Amino acid sequence: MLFSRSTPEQKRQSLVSKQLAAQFELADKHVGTWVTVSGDDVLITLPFAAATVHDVLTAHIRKAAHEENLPIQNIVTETDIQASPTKVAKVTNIKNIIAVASGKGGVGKSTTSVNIAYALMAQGAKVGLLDADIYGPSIPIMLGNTDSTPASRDDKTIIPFAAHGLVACSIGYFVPAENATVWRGPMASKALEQLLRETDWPELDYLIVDMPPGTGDIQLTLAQQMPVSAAVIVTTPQDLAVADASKGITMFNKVDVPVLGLIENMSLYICPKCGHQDHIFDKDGGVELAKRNKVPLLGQLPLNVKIRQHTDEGTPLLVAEPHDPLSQTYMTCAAAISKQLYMDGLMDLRIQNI
Ligand SMILES: Nc1ncnc2c1ncn2[C@@H]1O[C@H](COP(=O)(O)OP(=O)(O)OP(=O)(O)O)[C@@H](O)[C@H]1O
Repeated sequence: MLFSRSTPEQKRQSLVSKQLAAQFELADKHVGTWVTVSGDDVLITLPFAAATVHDVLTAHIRKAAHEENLPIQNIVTETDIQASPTKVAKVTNIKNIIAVASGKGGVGKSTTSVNIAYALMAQGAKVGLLDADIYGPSIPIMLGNTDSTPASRDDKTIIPFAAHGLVACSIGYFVPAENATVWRGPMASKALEQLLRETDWPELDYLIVDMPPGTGDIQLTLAQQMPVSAAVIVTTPQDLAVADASKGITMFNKVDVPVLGLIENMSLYICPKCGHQDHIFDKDGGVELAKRNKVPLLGQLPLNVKIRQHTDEGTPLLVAEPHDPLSQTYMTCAAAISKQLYMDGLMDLRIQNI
């Protein structure tokens, strides 16, 4: 019988893998490939955006290494997000398109798209934002970019505008709002297809697409024609919104776009003066919908004046007050989206290998 003894490098590999598995609630075998040990230095390459836990992770690894008397010098954590496969041809430079949709209008889809885009950036991803809401393109206002006009270097491609470090483009620059309301599916999707493919996007891990509200033919055509990796549904807890959000899930299922999960917006109002809590738009509607459809609840955001104020001023909450607890809620939500997209990819691989 052969006795093999682990080398110190193998021990470090195993120790770091264990900490990663515990941190991200995954099996050791899934995280092993993320770790590269060279002498007593460790490089961790995470396949999803989770910058907020890098320091915690490093501290856990150092503590475990100390307990096992296994010296580790440098611990470097990087983010390397992979492109998930799509049926439709990818857009140059864009690894993953995430559609943010809602059945009902006015539930906070654009506000959520904007804040999630910044939160994903803060979590270490390269992010862009496309305002595809032909009925009410509000992204330029929310990003404080109403005065900018689209420019081109070569008369063929559009230079996206940059807002607080985020690159973005909006259908609002090309479609007068009064015309959009009479557009049919093919017209809207043709304009958006053009905008998507003819914008000179830099290299992006995620392009967040703020979809038009509803589940009609425009939304269906968009979901089918864009190389969407996955969708996130925003709803308020109210019955009406939940019923429409449910239609949104059905729509994405119909066109084989995975639904990463639900975000419940305006879940709760907390009075800043007395702390009294009120469920203005009802309670737990999104939680129940997520359970019924067996999709994750990615986050719950309260109804809070700061969220409205900052987007109205063109400096979204994540930009204006990145350390506010509300911003942290968006950060947790963004990390859940990034991890869920990676997990969906793992599931796909497993299914293909059966
Ligand atoms: N969590 C929140 N707390 C306070 N105000 C919010 C919150 N989320 C969104 N709002 C506000 O609600 C209004 C509607 O939000 P938003 O425009 O994002 O909704 P929408 O679903 O994109 O609308 P539409 O259907 O017109 O596209 C805005 O004034 C926004 O500032």
